[in-house]
Amino acid sequence: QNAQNFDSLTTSIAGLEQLIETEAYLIQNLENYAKELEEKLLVIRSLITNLRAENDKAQKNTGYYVSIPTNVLSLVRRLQKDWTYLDIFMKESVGQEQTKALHEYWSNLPTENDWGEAVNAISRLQDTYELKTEDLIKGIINGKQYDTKLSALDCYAMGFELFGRKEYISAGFWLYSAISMYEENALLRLHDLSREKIMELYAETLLKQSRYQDALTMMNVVLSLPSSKPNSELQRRKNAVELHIKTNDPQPVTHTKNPPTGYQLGCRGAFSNQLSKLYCVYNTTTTAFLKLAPLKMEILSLDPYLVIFHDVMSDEEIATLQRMAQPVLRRATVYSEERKLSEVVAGRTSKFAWFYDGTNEVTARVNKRIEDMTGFELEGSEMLQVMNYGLGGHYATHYDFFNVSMTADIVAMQGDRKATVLFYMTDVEQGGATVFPNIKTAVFPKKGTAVVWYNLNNRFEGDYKTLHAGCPVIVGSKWVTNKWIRERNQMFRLPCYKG
Ligand SMILES: O=C(O)CCC(=O)C(=O)O
Ligand SMILES: [Fe+2]
Repeated sequence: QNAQNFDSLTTSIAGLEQLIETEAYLIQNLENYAKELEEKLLVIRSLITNLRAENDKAQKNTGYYVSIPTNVLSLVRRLQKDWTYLDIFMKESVGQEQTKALHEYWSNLPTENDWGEAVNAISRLQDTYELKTEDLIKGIINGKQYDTKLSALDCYAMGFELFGRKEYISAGFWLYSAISMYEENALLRLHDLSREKIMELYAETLLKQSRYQDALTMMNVVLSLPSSKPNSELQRRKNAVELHIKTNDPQPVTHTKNPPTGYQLGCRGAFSNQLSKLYCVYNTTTTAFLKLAPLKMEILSLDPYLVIFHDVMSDEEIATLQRMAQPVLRRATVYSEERKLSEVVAGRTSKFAWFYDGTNEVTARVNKRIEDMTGFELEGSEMLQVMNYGLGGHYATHYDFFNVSMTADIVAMQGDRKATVLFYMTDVEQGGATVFPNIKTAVFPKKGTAVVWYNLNNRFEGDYKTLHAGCPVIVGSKWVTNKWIRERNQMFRLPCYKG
């Protein structure tokens, strides 16, 4: 399995605009196909008109018609020659050029895997923020109305996918909505998707939830619909369920919902009021430069040390970093100590690009600013990492430190990750907070702001209070830049602690 080369469309918002262009092209291509079909149809229609006019005339008085020599000549010509050409014309295929163009575009289209990730993302958003299916369908996203809605086909596709994943309760919600929204249209016909078919699948999700009586009701509805075709398979299934109910008297299973985790609460904004805002200060002391240009700093926590800096990345710097990253973004990975490599994981759905400190004037300037903010030496630290989150993009709870033996390859050279600096490059309309569940703290993205925290305690060990996550983005495109500062070169910058 080639997980490393696996790239994905939906794990960054940047780049998705391309799909809209692709779709526009495909629609134009289909329009060209329709035009060709129409042209052919017009020829056939006009032939029919002409042929029928002559034939009608003949039928009025057949005997007389065939007694006239020129009529006969024409009749023989028509039947002997015209229909041969019609045969050729009818067989001539229409739209080969367009099908070829479509196939050429196939490699740009989302894959089955992209679809799966999109479904993951929506499920993740629903779980994290308790978004009801019925609301999403109506365009109500986390309590806010948007100019968007889902179709019966969207709902069916969600339900079908979730059914395949054995997530029967969620699948049921989507399928139920698909049924109630069902209205025949060309697209459903293309998919050969009838209302009965959706109802049957819905009945199956009910069975999987041991809701036998409800399933039975649904099956009866399907069987009694006037449009229903005889369905012996469903009848057989129904009989089996009736027998099961009669012999086992099954009781409905109640599902208790898990209470929200601290992380989920943080993502939903439950921590924001209790932000332990210790104090706000103008930092003029970390480096000499700050005497001239103090930094606006907000201290959120002392243990672990966690602070916010306001206005530490300019719009122009942000635009430059985005411009640099956009063409080289690739699916973000996470380092695995076990396998000694960085790998794509489901818990981190974003794309990133790394830049050397000296890439250009902007990266140099940002690094200089990080030094002013933190007082740390950046020589020997990791490169700047520019990141864009995707559909429902998140970074599940994790620690930034490696906390492995000092001899491990990853820390042997430069030490563990002493501190993390995370710049927010965009405002995010909804979602996307950075949450520290163990200290009940959440930071919501604000363009130009940075959050800094220490991952290691004074004994240079990983501090488990720094557990954190990037919450799923609900609405918006979340861009961040981070810097992981390694500990080795800080020996002259940090005080020495005993013990
Ligand atoms: O994007 C976020 O809010 C968190 C990012 C993060 O934890 C990381 O990059 O290590
Ligand atoms: Fe992190």
